[in-house]
Amino acid sequence: MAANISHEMRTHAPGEDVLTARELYRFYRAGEEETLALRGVSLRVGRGETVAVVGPSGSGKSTLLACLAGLDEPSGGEVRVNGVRISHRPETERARLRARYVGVLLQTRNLLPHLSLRDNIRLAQRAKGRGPATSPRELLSQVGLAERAHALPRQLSGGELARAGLAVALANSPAVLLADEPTGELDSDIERMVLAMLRERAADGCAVVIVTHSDQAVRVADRVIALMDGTATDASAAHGGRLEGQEVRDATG
Ligand SMILES: Nc1ncnc2c1ncn2[C@@H]1O[C@H](COP(=O)(O)OP(=O)(O)OP(=O)(O)O)[C@@H](O)[C@H]1O
Repeated sequence: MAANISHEMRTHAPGEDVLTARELYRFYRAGEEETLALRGVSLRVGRGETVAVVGPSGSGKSTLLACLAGLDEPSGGEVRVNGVRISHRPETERARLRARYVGVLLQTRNLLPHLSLRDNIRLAQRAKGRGPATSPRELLSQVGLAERAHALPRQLSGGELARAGLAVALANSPAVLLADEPTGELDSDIERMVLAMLRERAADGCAVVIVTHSDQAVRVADRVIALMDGTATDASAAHGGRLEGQEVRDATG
């Protein structure tokens, strides 16, 4: 319901939180097996801020990202993007809010296989529906793929796919960018390029969340949140680099 959504919209001052998650729980049942993947995770990410989410396999990182993106519904708690509640809505409304406010980079999964790179970008821009958009040509050139506009995803190398996924994630000029292992299998030059682009977006005011195992990615973050068995703690103090001397905000909000 568009009326409800616009009614809830707010304008945010620089630095204000644009992504908030409050007391997120995610419970899975598969046959006899029950898993509590998120156990009361709260998180705030401000405009222009980059947060890295780290943690061992199975700690809940992808589940958290999916809930933040509105791709999955938390069993309890609430997610707001740009002041608008994205959780606990029908899937079509979540998809519409995501198209408007959120860029999601899930390795190759944000590319439709039967569309060229240019058309993947156009589709993301059409889904957003309004507002200024960077041209597909410009986006592809930013990620070094200007020559591959007409290629299908299956015709790309792993590094090219990662960059194409980033171009699509940025196509709607998102207020919030959520990236799951954006540099997972990239060589270090391309990893640096992808991280530099994420930082640029943050400098433009985007709130960026990166799920990562990469030390390089952790180093570009303003804050680090560690997940363990579905529980989040602020691990910024345990990491050096950019984090030193910066204000450490409570991961639990
Ligand atoms: N669809 C599902 N059904 C049942 N259990 C699930 C489902 N998805 C995730 N889980 C469980 O939830 C927990 C958290 O999984 P999640 O994928 O979020 O972890 P992760 O930290 O992203 O792991 P990895 O680093 O290996 O990707 C795990 O115990 C996992 O087995």
